[in-house]
Amino acid sequence: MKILIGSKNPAKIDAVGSVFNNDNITGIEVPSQVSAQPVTDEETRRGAINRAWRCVSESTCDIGIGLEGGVMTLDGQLYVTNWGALASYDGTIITAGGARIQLPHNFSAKLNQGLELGDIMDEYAKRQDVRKKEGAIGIFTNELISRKEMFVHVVKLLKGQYNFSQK
Ligand SMILES: O=c1[nH]c(=O)c2ncn([C@@H]3O[C@H](COP(=O)(O)OP(=O)(O)OP(=O)(O)O)[C@@H](O)[C@H]3O)c2[nH]1
Repeated sequence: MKILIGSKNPAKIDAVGSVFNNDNITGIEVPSQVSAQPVTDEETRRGAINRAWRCVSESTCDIGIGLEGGVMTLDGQLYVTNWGALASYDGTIITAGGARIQLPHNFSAKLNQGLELGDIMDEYAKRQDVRKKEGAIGIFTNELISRKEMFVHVVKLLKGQYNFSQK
């Protein structure tokens, strides 16, 4: 199958590649049509869906995959959240949510100032491009789980549901 991923972020491309390991995979930049920093589950999920549809509508691929990261708040606690969407040329759309882990309370003020989580993470971890490597989930799990591994789980949930829908 020809699969387009709506991102050039290596953490996302490598995650799709390790699940769809017999397929032709390409990453392209597409607009998520949501904020650069989604701040709810609804917005993050919508960004993933928009990316997946854009991949399918812009090319002759069989499947488009959108993976989106964001933040959300529950009972005053800030979390990093993740969503994935798989769109097929036949009109099928499949979604799945990924892990959420809590973020430090002082991140909310930085986000309110307009900073993106990726920039906050680089400053916090004193590293570069955390978003493309271990991710917030890697930093705050002491690198027990990387952003790629977290997205692998999301992509497996998408692939499994897609296979089920094709039976
Ligand atoms: O260091 C991080 N670790 C994470 O676990 C994480 N999850 C989300 N974000 C940030 O939230 C914004 C939208 O996320 P996002 O997925 O739309 O953009 P991205 O820049 O990571 O990829 P892409 O837009 O190139 O595909 C961006 O500022 C991301 O940096 C994270 N940053």
